[in-house]
Amino acid sequence: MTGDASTVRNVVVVGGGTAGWMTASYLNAAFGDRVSITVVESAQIGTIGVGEATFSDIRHFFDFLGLPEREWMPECNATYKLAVRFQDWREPGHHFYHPFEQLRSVKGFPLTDWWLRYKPNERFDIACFVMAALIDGGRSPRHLDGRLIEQEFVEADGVPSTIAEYQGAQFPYAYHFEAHLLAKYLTRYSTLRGVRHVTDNVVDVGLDERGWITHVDTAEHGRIAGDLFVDCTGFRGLLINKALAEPFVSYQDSLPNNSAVALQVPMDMDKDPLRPCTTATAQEAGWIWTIPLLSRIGTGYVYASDYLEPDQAERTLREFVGPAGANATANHIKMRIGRSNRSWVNNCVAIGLSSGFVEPLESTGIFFIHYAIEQLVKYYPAADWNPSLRDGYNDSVRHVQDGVREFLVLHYKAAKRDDNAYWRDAKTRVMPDGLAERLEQWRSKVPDAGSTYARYHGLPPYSYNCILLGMGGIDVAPSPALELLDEKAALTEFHQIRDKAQALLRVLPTQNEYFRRMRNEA
Ligand SMILES: Cc1cc2nc3c(=O)[nH]c(=O)nc-3n(C[C@H](O)[C@H](O)[C@H](O)COP(=O)(O)OP(=O)(O)OC[C@H]3O[C@@H](n4cnc5c(N)ncnc54)[C@H](O)[C@@H]3O)c2cc1C
Ligand SMILES: N[C@H](Cc1c[nH]c2cc(Cl)ccc12)C(=O)O
Repeated sequence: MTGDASTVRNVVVVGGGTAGWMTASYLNAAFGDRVSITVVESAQIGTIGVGEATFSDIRHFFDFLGLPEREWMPECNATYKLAVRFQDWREPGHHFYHPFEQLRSVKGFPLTDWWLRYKPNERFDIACFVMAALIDGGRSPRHLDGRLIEQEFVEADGVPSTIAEYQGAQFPYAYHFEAHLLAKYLTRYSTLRGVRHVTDNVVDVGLDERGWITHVDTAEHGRIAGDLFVDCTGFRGLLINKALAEPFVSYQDSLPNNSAVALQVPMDMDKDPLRPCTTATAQEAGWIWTIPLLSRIGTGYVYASDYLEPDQAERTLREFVGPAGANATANHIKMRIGRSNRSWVNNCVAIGLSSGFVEPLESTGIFFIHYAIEQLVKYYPAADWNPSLRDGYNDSVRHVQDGVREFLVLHYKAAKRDDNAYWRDAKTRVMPDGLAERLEQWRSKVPDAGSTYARYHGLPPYSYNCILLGMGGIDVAPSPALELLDEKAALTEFHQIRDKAQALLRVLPTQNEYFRRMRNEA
């Protein structure tokens, strides 16, 4: 160890799920041996065991750790995710994509606005994005030689960045991976670099007279003292909510889904096509996720227990999956929806499910973790524990969670489906502050930076455009100005998108072909 005693040197991470190991590995990569890190994880209390789809921003995490795709992807059975496919949210048989592709604009108006005016294709996503056709065609975003799809994006080789710093073009894909394999991989990564790993149960949390954590007591390894304690204990919130009694702010008034049942379904990548997207299929009381991995399909029914019993949810999921899942064991999960009022209290920072969780729609859990870790480094305290750093951290983390909540509520409000009480109630349920007003604005002007949740929350305005136009339950009118503008450039843009998609379909391999090559080269 080097340096003086004016900074916080001794970090104890409690919990060894995705959050615990992402935190330990990132802090280690950031601070090296200037900060000593211990991870305490229980062998008895399992991890949540789901969490397989990501934001594209996650590449900054792997870059920061110096991990290229060819190293970590095969270890985690990872595949590419080019979009979320929303199936049956408007009506049975309908689908649309929310892709990783920047929305073009023409004469200062987003292409979605022009689509509303001219409807050059029945589906806005096919007309406005190259990706839609590529996903329908099962394509990889990379050529067999590893070159990235011909997008505006230029890969910056070996320059680690952070989510917040990155100002470049939209990266064209995210990943699906087995979360428990990633946690294992990061355990090896971290321990090889000096992170101490204690497998034990934390049975008590020691507080001083001010309510600051002095140590945790373990069942078999005694007392572990630290300066900063990171609570990665999942929905339990062992440090933040239990020991420090920080209140939990529920989002259930606007997001009723609070349960899930998951199955791991075997698949054979030599036979079954790997769809390069996460699919969210609307159901009677929620939706089912389908996530193709190299090893299996991850699937689960996310539902509201006020509307559906767990055994019925499991039956529906099994019917949906068919015979391939007959031998799979169901994992029933209760979800705590909302956030800890403050994620940083005294010398404890909650990261992961202990900090907050909306629901799995749009795969924001791992993004929350990644963002929180980057913020922790940015606001890392000195020995004086300046409260401004804590407050800055809490403010940015809270807004990411509240902003994402608003984005998810939009999905249910905007879904045309209203065939039962669950979907009808979604239209009348209380909305987070400000959303009702924004929805009104969006009826006459598609969402832009000035009319979406004002603080950084990870989602760009084009994502709101996709959900609003794709879900089909809210009428949106084109900007009146488009009547007065020459439409030629917009129509040319639509043609170019179609031509580019056709050209790419001719040369890009399928995901199966791409990963077979990666597997054979490993
Ligand atoms: C149904 C569902 C689907 C999801 N899908 C996605 C997705 O597709 N994409 C996405 O980004 N996110 C998803 N998430 C969220 C994602 O799973 C989590 O954000 C992620 O796994 C992080 O979990 P965690 O590490 O905070 O908690 P956990 O995985 O629950 O880990 C908690 C850890 O704390 C330890 N622990 C608890 N108590 C003690 C104790 N007393 N002593 C010692 N150790 C203790 C446990 O042993 C464990 O290691 C999903 C979540 C759910 C519920
Ligand atoms: N930070 C962004 C968020 C984002 C942009 N486009 C999409 C599409 C989907 Cl399906 C999820 C998130 C986002 C990023 O991850 O690139």
